Amino acid sequence: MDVVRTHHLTKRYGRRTVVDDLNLRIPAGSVYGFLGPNGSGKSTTMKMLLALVRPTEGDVEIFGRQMTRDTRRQLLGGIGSLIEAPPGYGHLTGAENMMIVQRSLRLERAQVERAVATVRMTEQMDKRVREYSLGMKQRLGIAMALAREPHLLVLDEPTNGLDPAGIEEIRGLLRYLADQGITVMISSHLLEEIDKVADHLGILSAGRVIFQGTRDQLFAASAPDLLIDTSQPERAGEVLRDKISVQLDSTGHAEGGTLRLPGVDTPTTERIVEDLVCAGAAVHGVRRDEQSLEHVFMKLTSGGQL
Ligand SMILES: Nc1ncnc2c1ncn2[C@@H]1O[C@H](COP(=O)(O)OP(=O)(O)OP(=O)(O)O)[C@@H](O)[C@H]1O
Repeated sequence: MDVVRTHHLTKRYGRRTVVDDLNLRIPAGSVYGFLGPNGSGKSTTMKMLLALVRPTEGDVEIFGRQMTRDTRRQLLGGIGSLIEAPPGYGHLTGAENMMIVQRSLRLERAQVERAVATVRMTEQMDKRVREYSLGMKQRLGIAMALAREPHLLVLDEPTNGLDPAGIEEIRGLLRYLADQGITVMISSHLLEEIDKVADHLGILSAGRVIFQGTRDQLFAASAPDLLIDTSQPERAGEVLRDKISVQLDSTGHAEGGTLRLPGVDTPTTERIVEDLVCAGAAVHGVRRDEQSLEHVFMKLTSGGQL
């Protein structure tokens, strides 16, 4: 079952379309990494899921029910969120901030205490929030989102500005929450920050989803560069130049060189090798380049296609 589904979700500001025809699918129990460069429309999408921004077109379905004026209150009751800057009044202590959350949502004290313990902030509750580090502020914000014991947690760039240790701490927390059965949607403009924790990915570029699926599917869909080792790289380059974009890899051998060919599928690989051999350019190696997910992401969001 999907916890979140959107249907043709679109937001326009004036003539500008900032979210364009989005069909998101967030499976129950997943950690869904919502990725895209700055300005690609992640926050706007999340705000539409939380009914903070009204869609221009399309609709949002949460827990299998359409978000309408009548269902909104109930559906939002099952969602915890952290959007933009960490919340909380700086001049109040962590405990006082949590008390405000407890009262405004009419929660039990035990619920608030559990949320604070989950983010490992119990010892910091007597400090004023303005004395917290950024990581502590983020954790307090997550505790606020968790206090209502949501089924879905929506976190907009919770790792923004954190040092590597702080990022790892948030990752560990998300893994723990996912193990408890909470579905987590987390946005970031840096793949490496959420790659290790997200099992599903949605990649946004200029308001459109350019990939949605599992991490493995992302790799499978994006063919790694083909590397061809040949003892006559110039000759091989000439043979292929008209047919395909070729570059001579910097890792050329003394006795020859390596050609790098992007976006080549298996049948084309077979044809290329045949062409080279027929043209007298000996081939002594054909391989695929190992690529990192970061590389795939950069390729996709800089206009590359799947
Ligand atoms: N209220 C608004 N009025 C007009 N334009 C807006 C408004 N809110 C957002 N935008 C524009 O919509 C685009 C998408 O913004 P959004 O904040 O959703 O992107 P984002 O992917 O979350 O980026 P970032 O990581 O920088 O927050 C941006 O170009 C932004 O300037």
